[in-house]
Order: sequence, then structure tokens, then C-alpha cells
Amino acid sequence: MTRTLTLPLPDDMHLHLRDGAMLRAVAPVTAAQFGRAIIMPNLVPPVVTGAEAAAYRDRILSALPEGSGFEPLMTLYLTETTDPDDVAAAARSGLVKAVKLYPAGATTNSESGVRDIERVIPVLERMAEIGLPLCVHGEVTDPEIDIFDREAVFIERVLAPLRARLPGLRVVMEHVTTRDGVDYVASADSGLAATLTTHHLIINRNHMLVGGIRPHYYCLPIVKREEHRQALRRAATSGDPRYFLGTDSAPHLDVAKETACGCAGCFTAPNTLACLAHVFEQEGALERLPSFVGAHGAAFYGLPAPAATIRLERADAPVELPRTLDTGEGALSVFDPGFPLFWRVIS
Ligand SMILES: NC(=O)N[C@@H](CC(=O)O)C(=O)O
Ligand SMILES: [Zn+2]
Ligand SMILES: [Zn+2]
Repeated sequence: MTRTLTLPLPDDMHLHLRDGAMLRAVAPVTAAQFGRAIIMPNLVPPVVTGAEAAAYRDRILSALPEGSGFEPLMTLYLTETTDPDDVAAAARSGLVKAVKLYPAGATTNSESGVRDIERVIPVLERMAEIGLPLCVHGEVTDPEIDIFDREAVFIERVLAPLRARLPGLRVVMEHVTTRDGVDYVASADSGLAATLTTHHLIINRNHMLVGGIRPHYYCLPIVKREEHRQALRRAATSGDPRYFLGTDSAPHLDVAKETACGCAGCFTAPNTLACLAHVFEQEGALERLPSFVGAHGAAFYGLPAPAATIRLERADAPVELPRTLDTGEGALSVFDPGFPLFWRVIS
């Protein structure tokens, strides 16, 4: 028996599109299934100013197929020298939808990020004034702190004090990976939201490390214990509007992942919707998938709800989805959920 599921044309509220050949390879994949996406600014060099965001947006639009209606929602990379007036102007013009905080050294291309939060308080104050959200990679970089604890410690040491100091600042905790993160969202008001990735709903640290090390499951924040994955699944399927999809699809060439010191990131864009339908079906919550990929994120960002729809079909036999993408500069493996997929986007 074939079943179909109609979704609002989804929004991906956390996406890495990169630049150059990689951008040209991956942008069409997302644009084929999503209406909009919050575009991460961690290029080399990073997207810091409004002018840089405008130029990057043009490069993204040029990488899309003719007639694509995909809308890139731009962000600025927060540095200790970011100019509050430039941020405010970029927000006022409608170009920029958020500013991204990377603690320096926390993740891919974060070296230009923030070392001392005091130095960015004037920008954050201005953002609170104008209602511009701050997207946060929430991990401390203190070498004393175990990698599996870095999200929980960030909440305690950085995020909670910052939100107490600037209660008007709207914050998105990006790619929440722990029960601690979920508990913190539960304790907060509607000024705090959180994105959840597809892969953190599917894999735990055993999947990455038992029976051999799987570099394609290495991402940041690192996948945690099973109890955390369960908490994320409950959050995603809870119907709480503060949770929405941010795939964090983060392409790195296979040669950069399958090496002695591999890059962090899972490339989930091609099969994200099939994986999510699978997860929500397993949780008996398919009816909550539409708002997780649609209304919740749009409402937080003050965007119109998606007007178009997309349909998924569930087949009786596993469907074949692409396993790799040729970027022109090398192969790029697609996230392997580790189980057969039955859902497929049909229109
Ligand atoms: N998530 C990742 O593992 N990697 C992201 C950076 C990030 O989102 O932290 C990347 O840009 O490669
Ligand atoms: Zn991140
Ligand atoms: Zn990311």
C-alpha cells in the first residue's frame, strides 16, 4: 500500500552551502526540496559584513537552476570587531535574518569567532533592541572540558548568564544534542528556540565508534549517548513550537573526512526528508512533521508560513537514494542512516 504525506515546502533553519564548486554541487540539492534556508556564514574568509552577505547571496542564487524559487536567508558571522551599525543596516534592509556566534575554535572555520563575549555585548544589545536573532554554536572550547560535556557546560557558563543579562535577545540554540539542551529550552521562554538536526535524531556515539570508527558520523557537536538521542526525538516530536528543523547539512569532500584528522560535518541534504519521515513515523508522530519543518521556524523568524507544499510517498520496498554526489572536485558521501529508507519526495 502506498501512502503519501503532504508537507509545507520545508525550511532548513541551519544549512552550510559553502562556496565555489561545492556550492554549485549542493545548492541545487537543497533547493529541490526546501523553500528557504538559513545559510551559515562560516566560509573562509567568513561572511562578516552586510556587503559580504549580499555578495554571497548572489553567488548562491547563481548556483541555482533556472526558475528556482529557493530563498537563501542570510546570516552574519559575529567577530569581536563586528560593527553594530552594519548589522542593524543589514537587518533593516531585510537581507540578514540572524547573526551567528561561533566560540573561536569550537568548530569548522570558527577561528574568527568570539573569544571574549564582553567584546560583542554592544552588537548583542543592538540585536536585542531590533529583534534580530542570535544563532549560537553552543559549545565551550576550554581544553579542560571533555568534548561530550561541552554543550552542557556552555549552557551553564555562557548561555544562561548571557540570557539573564540580555533577556530581550532572541536566541536559537543551534543543533542541540543533549538532554541538558532540551531541559534548558523547557526552562526558558519563547525568546529561546532550538534547531535539531536530522542525524542527531538517528545516530548516537555507538553508531560512530562501535565496530570501527565511522568518519562520516563525525560532526560537531559530537553525537552523544543514546539517552540524549531519545531526548532529542521527544523534543522534535513534542509539537513545541520552539523546536524546528536545522539540518546542519555540512558537506566536506570524502578525502577531507576519510583521513587521519577528518573534518566535522554530516551531509544530509539529499535524504533529510526521507530520514525525518522515517523517524517521525517510528515515533508515531507523522502528523507533527509538517510544523517541525514549516510553521515553527517561520514563526520564530517572523517569516510568512510557506505557501507551497511538497509530497512524500511511502513505498513498500526500500527506495534507492543517491549515496554520493560528484562535486567536480571529488566525491561527497551522503549521510547513511544505517537502515533502509521507504519515504521519497515525489513532487
Ligand atoms: N556541524 C559540523 O560538524 N560542521 C559544520 C560547522 C558547525 O555547524 O558547527 C561545518 O561547517 O562543517
Ligand atoms: Zn555548529
Ligand atoms: Zn552547522
